[in-house]
Amino acid sequence: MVGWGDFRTAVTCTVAAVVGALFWGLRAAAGGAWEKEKKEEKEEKQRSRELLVRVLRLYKPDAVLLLGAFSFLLLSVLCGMFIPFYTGKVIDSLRTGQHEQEFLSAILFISLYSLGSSLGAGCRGGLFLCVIASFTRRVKLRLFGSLANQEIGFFEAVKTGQLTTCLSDDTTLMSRTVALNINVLLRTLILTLGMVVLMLSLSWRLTLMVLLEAPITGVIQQLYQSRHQRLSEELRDSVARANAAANEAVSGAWLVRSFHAERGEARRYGDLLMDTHRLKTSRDTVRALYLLARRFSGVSLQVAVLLCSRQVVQRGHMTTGSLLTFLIYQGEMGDNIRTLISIVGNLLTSVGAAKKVFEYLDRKPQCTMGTLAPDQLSGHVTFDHVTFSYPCQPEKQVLQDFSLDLRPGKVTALVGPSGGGKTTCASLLQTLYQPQRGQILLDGQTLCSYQHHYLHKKVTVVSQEPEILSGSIRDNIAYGLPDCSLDDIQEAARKANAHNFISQLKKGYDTEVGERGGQLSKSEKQRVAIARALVRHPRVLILDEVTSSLDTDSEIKVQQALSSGPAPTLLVIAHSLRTVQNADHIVVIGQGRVQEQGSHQQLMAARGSYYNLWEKHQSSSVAAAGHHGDC
Ligand SMILES: Nc1ncnc2c1ncn2[C@@H]1O[C@H](COP(=O)(O)OP(=O)(O)OP(=O)(O)O)[C@@H](O)[C@H]1O
Repeated sequence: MVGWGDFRTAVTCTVAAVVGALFWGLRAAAGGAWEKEKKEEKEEKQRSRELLVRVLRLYKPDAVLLLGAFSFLLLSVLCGMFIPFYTGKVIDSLRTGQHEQEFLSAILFISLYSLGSSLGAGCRGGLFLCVIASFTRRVKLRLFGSLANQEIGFFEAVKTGQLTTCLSDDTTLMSRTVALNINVLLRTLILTLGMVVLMLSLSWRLTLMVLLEAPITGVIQQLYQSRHQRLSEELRDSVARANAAANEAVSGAWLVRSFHAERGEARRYGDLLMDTHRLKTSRDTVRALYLLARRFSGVSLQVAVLLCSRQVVQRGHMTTGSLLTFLIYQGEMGDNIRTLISIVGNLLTSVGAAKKVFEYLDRKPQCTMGTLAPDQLSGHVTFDHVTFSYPCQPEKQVLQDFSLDLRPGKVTALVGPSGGGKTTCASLLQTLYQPQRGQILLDGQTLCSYQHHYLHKKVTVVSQEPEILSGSIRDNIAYGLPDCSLDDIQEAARKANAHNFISQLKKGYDTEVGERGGQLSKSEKQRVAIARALVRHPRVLILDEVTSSLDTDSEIKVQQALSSGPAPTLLVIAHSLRTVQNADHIVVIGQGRVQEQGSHQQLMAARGSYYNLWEKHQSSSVAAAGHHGDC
C-alpha cells in the first residue's frame, strides 16, 4: 500500500523534476536566439579542449610525480568518505545507549580514516606543488627559447609588456590552474561516485532528490561560464596594456622628463588602469550573481530534502544516525555537483592563458637557419635585387630592387642622405629581417642556409647605438662566446683602442658597466662594441656610423687594426665623407636604390650625387670651422 509519506516524497520528486525540466526547456527555447553565439561558443570550446590536451601532454615528464600525487589523492578521498558513515553509527549507538563495542569501534575507524585522509591530503598537496613548479619552469624556458628565436619584426609588432606578462603570469596561471583543476576534478569525481553509492544504500528516494541539483546547477553554470571567460580574457589583455604603458614610461624616464610629459604619461596610465578596473568590476559582478543563484538553488533543495526526510525516518526506512550521515553527505554532495559542473568550465577557462603561451610557442620565426658552417669563408656578400619593407610599415618600401656587391677583404663605404636605407642594409645582413623579394648571399649561399651561431660569428656589426648590457666589460666583449679567453678579449680591446681606458679602471676588465652601459661614455661604449665584434674574428664587419662617436686618435687606431692581419670584408656606413674617401668602393644609396658607385676619384669625376654630397660636406665643414674661429 502506498502511504501518505511515499506520496509526498513522490510529489516532491516530481515537482523538482518538473523544475529541472523547465530550466532545460527554457534554455532550449532561448537557444534559437543564441544560435550564432552558441556556434561560436562551441568552436571556442573545441579549441579550448584541444589546448587542454596539449597542456596535459606537457605534463608527461612529471608522470611519476603525478602518479604518486594521484595515489595519495585516492587514499585521502576514500578515507574521508567513510568518516560521515561512522559518525552516523556513533550517533545511533549513543541514541540507543547499547552496543558499547560498536561505539568504540566506530570511534577507532573514524580516527584511522581521519589519519589516512589527512596523510593522503598532505602528500597529495606537496606532490602537486612539486609538479606545478617543475611544469612552470619547463614552460617558461621553452617559451623564452621560442621568443629569443623570433625575428626583430616580431618584437616591433608585439609590445614588450605583453611578452613579459605572458612569460611571467600566463605560464604560471596556465600551470597552476590546470593542475589544480585536474586535482579538484579527480578528487570530486571519486568522492561523488563513492557518495552516490553510499547514499543510495541509505535512501534511494532522498538520493534521487539530491541528484536533481545537477541539471539546475548545469544551467546556471552555462549562463555564467561564457561571460566570465570573455571578461577574464579582456581583463588579461587590459592588464598587459597597462603594464606595457608603465614599462615604456619607466624605461624612457629620461625622455618623459626632458619633454615634460609626466602628466600625459600619468593620464595615459590612469586611463588604462580605469579600463582594467571597469573590466574587473564587471567580472566580479557576474561572479557575485552566479554565486547568489548557486547558493539559492542549493539551499532550496536542502530544505526540500529536510521536509521529505521526516517522512522517511518516521516510516522506519532510516535511523536517525543514518539520516545524519545522509545529511552530511548531502551537504558535501551539493558542493561536489557544483564543483564538478564548474570545474569542466574552469578547466577550459584556465587554458585561456595557455592560448597566448602556445601562440608564441608555436610561432615559427620568419627565417629558420640552416646547417652550413664551412671552415673557409671568403666573405663575399651579394645583395641580389633586394626589395624590403619593415613589417610594421609594409606599404613603405625601404629598399627597392637593391643590388650590391661587397668584395672579400675590401672596404665598401655606403653613403647617402639620412633615411636612405643604409642601416637597413646592415640589419638585413644580420638576418634581423627578411627581404620580401630578392636574396642576400654570403659566398654564394643565402644567409639563412648558414648555421645561426656560425653566421653571427662571421658577420658582425658595430651599430650607431651599441647595445651594452649590464655586467662587466669582460662579459660584454665576450658576449655569446662562453669559451673566450682573457687574452683574446684583451687583444680585441687593444685593436679597438679600448685597452688603455679599461686598464685604468680600478677593476679593469671586471668593471661593472651599469644598466645599458650607463657608466661608460659614448666613445667608450663604442670601443667596447668594436672589441666585441673583433674578438669574433669576423669575415664580414659592418661599422654603422661608428666613427661619429670616436675621436680621431681612436678612429686611426681602429682603422690600422682592421688593416693588419687577414682583413675582413668591411662595410662602412658613414655620414662623414672624410672617413670614406679611402674606401676601395663607394656606394651612394638614396630612397632605397643604388644611385651611384665607384671609387672616390671616379665618383668625383662623374659629378653626380656623390659629388653633390661632397660639396655640401665641404661647405658645412668650412662653415663649422668659421663658426669655431668666430667663437
Ligand atoms: N624598425 C623600423 N620600422 C619601420 N621603419 C623603419 C625602421 N627602421 C628604419 N625605418 C625607416 O626606414 C627608412 C630607412 O631607414 P635607415 O635607418 O635604414 O636609414 P639610414 O640611411 O641608415 O638613415 P641614417 O643615416 O639617418 O641612419 C627610414 O625611412 C626609416 O624611417
